[in-house]
Amino acid sequence: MSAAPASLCQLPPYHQHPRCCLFTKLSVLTMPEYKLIYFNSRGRAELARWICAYGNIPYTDERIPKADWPSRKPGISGGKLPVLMVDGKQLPESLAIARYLAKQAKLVPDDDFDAAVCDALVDTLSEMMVQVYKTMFAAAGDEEEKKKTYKEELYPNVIAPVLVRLNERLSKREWFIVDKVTWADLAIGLMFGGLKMKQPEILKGFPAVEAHVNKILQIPKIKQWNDSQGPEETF
Ligand SMILES: N[C@@H](CCC(=O)N[C@@H](CS)C(=O)NCC(=O)O)C(=O)O
Repeated sequence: MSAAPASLCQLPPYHQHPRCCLFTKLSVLTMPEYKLIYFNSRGRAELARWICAYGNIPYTDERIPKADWPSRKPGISGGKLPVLMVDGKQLPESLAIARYLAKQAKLVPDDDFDAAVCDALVDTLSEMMVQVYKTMFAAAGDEEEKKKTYKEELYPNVIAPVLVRLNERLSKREWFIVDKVTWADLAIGLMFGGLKMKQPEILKGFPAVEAHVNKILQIPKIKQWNDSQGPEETF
């Protein structure tokens, strides 16, 4: 009597299938070689670093010492960092870099509209951070002036309006857009986690954002990355 044909249920799980393993090995071999070039600080490169940490994306994390920058600047596209080298080609602009890596890390939603909502949030957060840096650097040196600017301008006009919208949204859902983490969620954790280190009270009154930031910071690969980081160079 001939043996009954193997049913689909008897096949090994997909990820254990020999052809799937071969596919996984080939896709690692065909992955571009990445080098992220920035200064020795979190700044505009950190979202890309978090995405690589989360997605296990191998890359060289080149940090140019401040003293070497004048001699390196002419060789950098647009003369600004970060730049991502992809098989020797330069990709400038921090958000284009982060979005590109987020696609590799499967941190961009499949649906185009959902993906665009993620872009919109990251743009909003990035614009907010530009204003924060501009205002704080404009008031640099004078600590009293900085405190006044933060309290009277930055917090009420720039930061709080973003927090109000985000808190409303996050109080109704587990993740920012779909039913799993995206690069927009990582951006929330990174930007507000960073601001909270400087202004510990910043998330007071926004419990859903605070819980979200804590959740992102506790993602094992993100926590492991943050714990592994040494001191930054100050500018
Ligand atoms: N829009 C660009 C801005 C890049 C930028 O301003 N980079 C700064 C560091 S955060 C820089 O390279 N400064 C050095 C210089 O301009 O010489 C991006 O988001 O990547």
